[in-house]
Amino acid sequence: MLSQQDLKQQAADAALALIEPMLTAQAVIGVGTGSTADLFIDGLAKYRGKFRGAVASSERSAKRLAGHGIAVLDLNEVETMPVYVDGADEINSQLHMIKGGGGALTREKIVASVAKQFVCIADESKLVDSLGRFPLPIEVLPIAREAVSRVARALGGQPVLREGFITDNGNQILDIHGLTITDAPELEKKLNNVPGVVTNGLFALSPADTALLATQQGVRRLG
Ligand SMILES: O=C[C@H](O)[C@H](O)[C@H](O)COP(=O)(O)O
Repeated sequence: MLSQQDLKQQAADAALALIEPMLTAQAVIGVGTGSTADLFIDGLAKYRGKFRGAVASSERSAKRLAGHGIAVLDLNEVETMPVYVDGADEINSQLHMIKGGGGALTREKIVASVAKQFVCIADESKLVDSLGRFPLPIEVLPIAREAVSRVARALGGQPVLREGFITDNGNQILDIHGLTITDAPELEKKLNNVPGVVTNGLFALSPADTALLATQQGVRRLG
């Protein structure tokens, strides 16, 4: 029986095999955040020198990449990336995701938007029939915390401030519990329109292109 850690490793390895042909001297790889992305970063280290560098979606991942001697580029220096690789907190069969459990959702959405494709790596426990059991993270400007909380309540959710946590962008996170998400793209759009919301953790308007989900029977590919 493989442990969850083994499964995460398998998903990370599968992503490395998938992106290996994309590693050219000019290629910049978009790199996500979290325990699964960490394993991907560690594996990427063996290709150091075979590609230009990486754009990180968090200070944490930037540090880990630099620790392996991989060049970390500012997104403003990069026009395009063949791929962005990241984990997820939940993913459904349409490859809509909830992300932001680690609080990195804003930079993740930005870096992913510049990449040609999003490859999601996760163990199979992240695959769900319907999104929302994992509380939906929303990054908010501190001044808007209560205003956004009221909107979340009106949508049927229970907002909980992530105590003692400040994002890389200097903002706060509300975790919205108890949402029934029937139309993820619509909810993502609605939340994007609430003043004071920096980013919500739904990745449904631009879902993953491919999911590599590690199971006890091997890696399952969706998309
Ligand atoms: O902000 C964090 C990210 O969205 C992560 O991708 C997500 O939380 C999954 O992390 P992990 O691979 O540690 O489960």
